[in-house]
Amino acid sequence: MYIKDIFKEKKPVISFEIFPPKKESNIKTIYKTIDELAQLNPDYISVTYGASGSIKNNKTVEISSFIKREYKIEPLSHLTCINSSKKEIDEILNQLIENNISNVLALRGDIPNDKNIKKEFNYAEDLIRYISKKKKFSIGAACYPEGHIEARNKSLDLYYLNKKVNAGTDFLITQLFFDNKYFYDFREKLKNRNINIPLQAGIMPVVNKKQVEKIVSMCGVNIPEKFIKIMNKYENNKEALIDAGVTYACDQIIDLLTTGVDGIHLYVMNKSKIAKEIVKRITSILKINIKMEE
Ligand SMILES: NC(=O)C1=CN([C@@H]2O[C@H](COP(=O)(O)OP(=O)(O)OC[C@H]3O[C@@H](n4cnc5c(N)ncnc54)[C@H](O)[C@@H]3O)[C@@H](O)[C@H]2O)C=CC1
Ligand SMILES: Nc1nc(=O)c2c([nH]1)NC[C@@H]1CN(c3ccc(C(=O)N[C@@H](CCC(=O)O)C(=O)O)cc3)CN21
Repeated sequence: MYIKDIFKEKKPVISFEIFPPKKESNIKTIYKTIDELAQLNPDYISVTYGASGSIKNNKTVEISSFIKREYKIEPLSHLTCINSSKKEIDEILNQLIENNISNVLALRGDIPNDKNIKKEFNYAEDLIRYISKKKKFSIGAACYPEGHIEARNKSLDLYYLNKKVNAGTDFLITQLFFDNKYFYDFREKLKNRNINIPLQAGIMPVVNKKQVEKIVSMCGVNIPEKFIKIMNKYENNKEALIDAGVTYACDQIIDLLTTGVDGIHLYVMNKSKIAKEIVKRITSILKINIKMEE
């Protein structure tokens, strides 16, 4: 099923993001993770592409195919283009078609450390236009409530987002954010530009201090003072940090649901226990939202 059609059927759409393990030996653990996530009945599960931009040993198609075959849950396969040739992209798209996978998150991808890029696709927009022509996929794209880390300013970023949407994007997933005010401002701006495709809010439950540093360097998003204080106070207490991270994410989600968000995409990054804890805490709230749409 196309994810764009899931958005027509229900609100909020709930999804999880996972990544293929870096080591071949860890492949079994991802199957266990998927089994645990499947019990939570997500509308789809997204699978990131390669380890830090590498297309070698890529397990995205294999894992996506497993999710569809074994659990009948829609996979959303990420695909990045900055480091790929048209030939390589065609190869992956063909593999996706052969495996009955019809949803792709089309990304430019992080610039690899060695800056050894192929220049056949420079931006996500190029990839989206290319995939769209094939008429086989529902296409998702990333967007940035706080502006993309490389963008000169927010309005230029929005201008490029508009182009990306016009190139054939069916739905948007936001970069993670820790302050809902950025999301609400952004949603208003999209409305003013007549961008009306579904907008799913990306939420990441942060449960350790190292992750915070990683996220700031990778995404450049703002971490509220309140959250930094919690991390500092409980940095040596694993359980307390999990409690705090889950509570913080739930608080954000409840607020988003209250304002009628199209969906919540949880960047759980293979931490199925955390996903379970979040769903457990807000089960009744998620149900109310589904019923209202019936
Ligand atoms: N779930 C995931 O895996 C996610 C990954 N990302 C990462 O975010 C990064 C960016 O990916 P995308 O959003 O797909 O890239 P993009 O190509 O849409 O945008 C990248 C940058 O280029 C600018 N830009 C876009 N189109 C342009 C054009 N035609 N001419 C000039 N500048 C243009 C944008 O303003 C932005 O600063 C990647 O590092 C990606 O891997 C972001 C969100 C989610
Ligand atoms: N610029 C950018 N690149 C991305 O790949 C990306 C985003 N933004 N935003 C949305 C998601 C979030 N992503 C994330 C977020 C956190 C970790 C992380 O904490 N990684 C840890 C632990 C990994 C593990 O458990 O093995 C690390 O140390 O790499 C990884 C990917 C990937 N996505």
